[in-house]
Amino acid sequence: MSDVVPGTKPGTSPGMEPDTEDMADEVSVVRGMKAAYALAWRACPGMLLLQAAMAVIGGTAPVATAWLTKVALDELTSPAPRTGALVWMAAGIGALGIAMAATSAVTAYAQGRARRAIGLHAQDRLFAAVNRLSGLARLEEPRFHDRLRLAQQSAEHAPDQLVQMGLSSLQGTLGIAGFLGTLLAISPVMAGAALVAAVPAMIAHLALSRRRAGLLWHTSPVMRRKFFYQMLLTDLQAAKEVRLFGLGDFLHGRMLTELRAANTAEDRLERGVVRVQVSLAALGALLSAGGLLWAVHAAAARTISIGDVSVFIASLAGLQSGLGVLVQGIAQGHQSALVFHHFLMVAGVRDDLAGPSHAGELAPLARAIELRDVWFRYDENSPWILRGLNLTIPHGTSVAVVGLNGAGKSTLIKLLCRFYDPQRGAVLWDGVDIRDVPVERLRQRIGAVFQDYMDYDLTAAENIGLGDLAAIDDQDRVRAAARSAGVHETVERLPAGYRTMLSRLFHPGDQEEDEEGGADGEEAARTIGVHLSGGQWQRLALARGLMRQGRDLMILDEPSSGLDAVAERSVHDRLRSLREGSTSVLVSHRLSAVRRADRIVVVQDGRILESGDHASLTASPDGVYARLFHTQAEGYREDPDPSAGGARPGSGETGAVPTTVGAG
Ligand SMILES: Nc1ncnc2c1ncn2[C@@H]1O[C@H](COP(=O)(O)OP(=O)(O)OP(=O)(O)O)[C@@H](O)[C@H]1O
Repeated sequence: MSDVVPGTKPGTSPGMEPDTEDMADEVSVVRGMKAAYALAWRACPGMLLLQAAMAVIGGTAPVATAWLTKVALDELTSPAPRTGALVWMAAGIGALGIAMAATSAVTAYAQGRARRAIGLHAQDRLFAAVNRLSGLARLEEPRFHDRLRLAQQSAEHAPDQLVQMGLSSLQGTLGIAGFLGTLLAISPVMAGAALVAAVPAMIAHLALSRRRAGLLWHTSPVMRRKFFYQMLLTDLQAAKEVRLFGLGDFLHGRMLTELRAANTAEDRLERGVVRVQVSLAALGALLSAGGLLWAVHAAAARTISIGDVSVFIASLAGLQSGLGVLVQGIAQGHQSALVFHHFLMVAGVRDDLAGPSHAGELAPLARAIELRDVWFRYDENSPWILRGLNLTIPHGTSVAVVGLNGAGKSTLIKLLCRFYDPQRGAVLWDGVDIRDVPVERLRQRIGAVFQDYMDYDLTAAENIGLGDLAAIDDQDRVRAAARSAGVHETVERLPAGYRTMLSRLFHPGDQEEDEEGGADGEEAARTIGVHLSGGQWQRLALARGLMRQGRDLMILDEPSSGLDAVAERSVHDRLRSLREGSTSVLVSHRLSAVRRADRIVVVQDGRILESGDHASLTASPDGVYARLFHTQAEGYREDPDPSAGGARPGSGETGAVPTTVGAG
């Protein structure tokens, strides 16, 4: 079969666009800066204005101090110094000192408030964007996770850093202007030399900031692997295997290897930074020494006064440090804008599913759901999973899907929920292509229990109620769903019944303490660490799916794989009665569970290989379904050879009802 599929519907590829934009160019740096400032302004305009006012004071006060000091020194060294004037000058210098000290405290306060407000605003935008992704493809892309991690980091820091860069540049520029004017009046040559010396510093710092931002991006996969090993070392779910197989040292070693790789790259960069900084410091020191020599020489020749020497030295130092701060601020801002570029990319991420051209409604299912000539693969480098699959699920019927491991059953389910779009062909809902209606309209009409269901670290009631958020507080419905899933008695027996927190991660009283100041502490203590068994969790997941009972389509992907034989039997009996008259798709390896479905389909090689009811499928002995069924049944028959050991009396293993298909 050819792997080339003509006629792919444009704009519906589940693949990602190539990741060509690893690093921002200078245009996007400017765009990033603008966007960061806009974000900061929206988050907290008042605190930004306060910081700007403090920056103006901070920028002008040192210049004023230097001038007042010069005037005071000249007055002091004059033939008849005026005491009254000197007192006022000293008071002025003192007042400027107090103002400078106050600005740093007020700036720190305003900065903290602004940082928190900006962080909140940025995280809000970031996760709103992630929530807008309606498919799964983007979340399966490793590079997207790298970008998301950097976006999170930069959401917290970059806008604030850019604001600080702007403010310190404002402050620095004011100081530079003041000192530069003074220097120009005393020695235009020295003023020019200080400015020229700032140019290589600027170039070097900008290059370093680009390298730093690049390093963050290029070491992202290394850091992701490091987090993965770290997570395995502390994750409760992984802990059993980690301990039993003695994986601790192995994972620990791998974690350190990744960390060392990241450190090596960072060390290399830092060596470059040291070289640049030492060179720039030497240049600055040479300039200062030259200036000092010139000033001393000029004062000895009586061409400038002692006050001039003082203001010259202060101005040269002030100009150099102002330029240094400005250059570093710009470089830091440049780096922040480069990293903020990841935030902008995530915040503006395109949905991985093409939206419909109009916001139409999806009418309740009246006739059938149809998968028509569906071709699907997870990305263009992977093999085709579905190869021209055709399947009709008539309204009001139950369809069971069986097949070997990896046949594509869960993939088919994911296409029904539109987590991906097929590359070719269509999924039709009463003849309407599901790509032509908003995806949330489709999902509102579907209830589902997935094979890889979630365990939520929430209360038992919430674990169930999440299936229908609008009814999460409707205890009657929550209990009804729990009864249908056969988990009601289990939940009732928990220390706080439906209010029991099913978590070892969170203290059950956490939320209540936050909200009510620690009420219910006794109950909290009783319910710490309540954890359910695998089968009990699965039944909760089933109850969550059943909160949507009565929706147009119920999807059950291996809903009973972890249940004991008695529970499985009763759950399937209940599910069967619930399915009666409604449309459902059941995926299961347990053929005893599927045999009563109105129609059973066998998926193989990406297509429907066989279709029919249990009787008709088992009637053709060479069929795949019949073979699966008989293989399963054989495992439960009594061994005719007594020497091989028959079924143990009372073990419940004597029935001929098959329970599970062996791994494919
Ligand atoms: N997210 C994914 N990205 C890439 N390949 C995937 C993804 N999910 C599944 N596959 C591949 O698609 C194929 C079909 O997987 P699927 O889960 O649909 O099989 P299945 O019939 O449900 O199997 P099982 O009986 O083991 O649950 C497998 O080869 C699997 O490796």
